[in-house]
Amino acid sequence: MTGDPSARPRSVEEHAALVARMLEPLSEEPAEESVPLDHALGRVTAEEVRSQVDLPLFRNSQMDGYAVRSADVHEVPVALEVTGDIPAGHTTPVSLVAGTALRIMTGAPVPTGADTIVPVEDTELVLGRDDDLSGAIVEIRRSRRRGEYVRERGSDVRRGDVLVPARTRLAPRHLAALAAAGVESVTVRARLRVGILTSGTELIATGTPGFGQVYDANGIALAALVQEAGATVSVRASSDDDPAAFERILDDALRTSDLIITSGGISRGAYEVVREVLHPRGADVTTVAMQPGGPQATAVVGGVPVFAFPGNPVSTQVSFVVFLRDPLRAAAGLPGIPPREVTLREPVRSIPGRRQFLRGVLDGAGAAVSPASGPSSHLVAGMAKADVLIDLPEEAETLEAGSPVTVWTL
Ligand SMILES: Nc1nc2c(c(=O)[nH]1)N[C@H]1C(S)=C(S)[C@@H](COP(=O)(O)OP(=O)(O)OC[C@H]3O[C@@H](n4cnc5c(N)ncnc54)[C@H](O)[C@@H]3O)O[C@H]1N2
Ligand code: MOO
Repeated sequence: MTGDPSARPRSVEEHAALVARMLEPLSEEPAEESVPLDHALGRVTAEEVRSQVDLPLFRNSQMDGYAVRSADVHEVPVALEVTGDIPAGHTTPVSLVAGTALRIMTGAPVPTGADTIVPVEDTELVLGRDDDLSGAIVEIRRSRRRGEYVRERGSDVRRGDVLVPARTRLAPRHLAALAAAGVESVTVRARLRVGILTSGTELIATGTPGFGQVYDANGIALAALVQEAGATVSVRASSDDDPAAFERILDDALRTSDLIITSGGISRGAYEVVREVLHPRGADVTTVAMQPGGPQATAVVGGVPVFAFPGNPVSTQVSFVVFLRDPLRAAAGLPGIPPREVTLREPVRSIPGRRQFLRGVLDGAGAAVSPASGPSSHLVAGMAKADVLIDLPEEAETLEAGSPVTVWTL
């Protein structure tokens, strides 16, 4: 074992730099893959996508109404002969004869010769019926300028223009634009495959807990955090405190993962299964001067980086946010989420010599923060109330209301 837990605690910055260094090789030359749009939500574009078409694809009507020449409706009211009907989906180009009108529906191609649309509300059929336009006459009651309610071809995006930039996390709105342009698949960054292993004989996944048992909260938390950071979960497994059992799930995860995160079993008691298994495999077990998240270990096993987080649910989540979130986002092609400064609404006490990450709720404007719960690392429901982590410096003992503080967005 490198690293001596009784030595001077490592600073948060030192440990963060070590974690980032371990992940650097995974960010170099990121792999790419092509995925159909149906599977592209949340993926990050590897390259910019240029539109192969103009959008709108053709000049079309923005309203249900009548396609006319603006010059013919300059003086209103005016009666015009209705010479035909253009529903959406009409595929044959139509021309408008000067001095007449064509009924048109929203999205239908505007006939050549027409330069404006009069919405149906501003018209009345004075001869003929809606369901029989033969010989119909429409009275136009409101004049419209040239171009009104005409959606020009290419007015949204032109062929060859960028539809979605590189390094964009694809959201529903991007998928809509890609689909509208006829794009069927998109080249995205391959995701890092993260194995998630939780440990503890007390853990149960489902069912009624017996005395001394707890539900596994960290497996789902880490899986969700990993996916939010742009990676994918290769395997999620749990073991009791039997080293052979943990070794089995670890070896399994090593086969399918680019990196592994474990929770629990690394502090100083007996039955510290993660420590027991990783120790002979060269783990660096250390204490970081922070709360929650003090006990930490890292290892590289068979070339795969392993990050061992403490088991308390808040400690696990805080460790991820502080050490792994930004490096994983960088590997995914996503920007980091930098901490920012807000004002403390009420006084807080901190632990001198350790950087403390209190859970905080922001006020409506997001400019001020109050503690959301106590400082202990088992307060998983308190963590659920929080918007941010309040980052209290190592040297702080008390901070007065009104002090500037750094917060990390959750
Ligand atoms: N003598 C000492 N005891 C402890 C120290 C210390 O320095 N000296 N450090 C404390 C701190 S700080 C932390 S944090 C924990 C970390 O311990 P482990 O990483 O070994 O975690 P466990 O003992 O396995 O579990 C701690 C706690 O969390 C619960 N837990 C674990 N995994 C899960 C899970 N997946 N879902 C929900 N809850 C989980 C577990 O039941 C324990 O209550 O050690 C302190 N002790
Ligand atoms: O450092 Mo432990 O992570 O407080 O609770």
